[in-house]
Amino acid sequence: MDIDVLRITGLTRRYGQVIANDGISLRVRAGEVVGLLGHNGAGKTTVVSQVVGLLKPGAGDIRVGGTDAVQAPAAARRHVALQPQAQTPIDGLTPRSAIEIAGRLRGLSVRDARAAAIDLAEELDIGPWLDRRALPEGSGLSGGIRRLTGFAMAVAAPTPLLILDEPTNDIDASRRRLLWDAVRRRGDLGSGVLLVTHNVAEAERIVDELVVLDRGRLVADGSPARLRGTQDSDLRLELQLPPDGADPSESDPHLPVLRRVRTGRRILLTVAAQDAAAAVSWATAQHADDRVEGFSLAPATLEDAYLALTAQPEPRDEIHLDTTSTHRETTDA
Ligand SMILES: Nc1ncnc2c1ncn2[C@@H]1O[C@H](COP(=O)(O)OP(=O)(O)OP(=O)(O)O)[C@@H](O)[C@H]1O
Repeated sequence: MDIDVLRITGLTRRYGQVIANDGISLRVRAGEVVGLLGHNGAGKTTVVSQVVGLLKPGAGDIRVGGTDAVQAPAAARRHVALQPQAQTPIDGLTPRSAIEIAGRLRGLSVRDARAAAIDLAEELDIGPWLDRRALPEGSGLSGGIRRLTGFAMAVAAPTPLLILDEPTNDIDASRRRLLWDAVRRRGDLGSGVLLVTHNVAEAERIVDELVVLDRGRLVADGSPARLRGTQDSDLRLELQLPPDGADPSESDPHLPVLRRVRTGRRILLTVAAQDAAAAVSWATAQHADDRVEGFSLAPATLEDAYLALTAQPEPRDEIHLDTTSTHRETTDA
């Protein structure tokens, strides 16, 4: 399918002196899951708020299923379901009643809304809590069950565009896996999904496209494979430095590094598969000389590329980026 359910062009929004969105363009097609990534404050929620008509853009165009969402936000909203970043308020309700109400508000019959609540409880493994009441101040239901209920409310009835803002917050690892599968399934069933997340490693499994924002600007977009910017066989050599340790790979010409990212005492080096043995013996020597506290070698991931793309020397001066290639040009991510 190649139908745009969301098309954003040149979106710009300021808060006083802060440019929260600076000329952002992106599209979500029917059947596609698009991940929107970026550090805290990158501008993700500002994009979402404008798509659903909670904020007016300073400049730019937003079309939801062909409807101009800036001129006609109420009409555009009929095509969208949103799970907001904040917990959906369900105090006084059970997950079952909250999901049924959401389904009814989206036009389902009583019978279909009831069936949707049962199906979603099974899909997300929240059956044991389905009839437990959410009470004020977070009691009655855990944060994770509330978050899953919020997701179930958003998807109770299918919509052309589904927007999920950090849907996995508070959720334990096993249910997070169920949730990622449920998100992917919504795409496979024909919705376009815009997925805001910090969880690059887990999102990589289910997204078709990624858009990376950094300080209000779009810094990269494309498929996970394209953004990874490395070959499938490339490896990540991760070094753990001692406190105040210098990165020993920076000054060593014998280690062929394709990409280097530093986050605090952690150094992520991308190396080619044919250099695996050399990388391990180099790291073993560094360990023996106490220049590194530990190291590991594993397949390169999208997270390495994402950290490189969004490295922020100021004010997060603990992150340093060096993409110098010593023996092979890397694709620009
Ligand atoms: N209501 C507001 N008033 C002033 N500045 C704001 C407001 N909302 C957001 N900002 C600023 O706009 C920028 C983008 O914020 P936004 O919430 O869109 O980022 P985000 O990528 O969603 O961050 P997070 O991952 O932390 O939710 C930040 O610098 C933020 O401080």
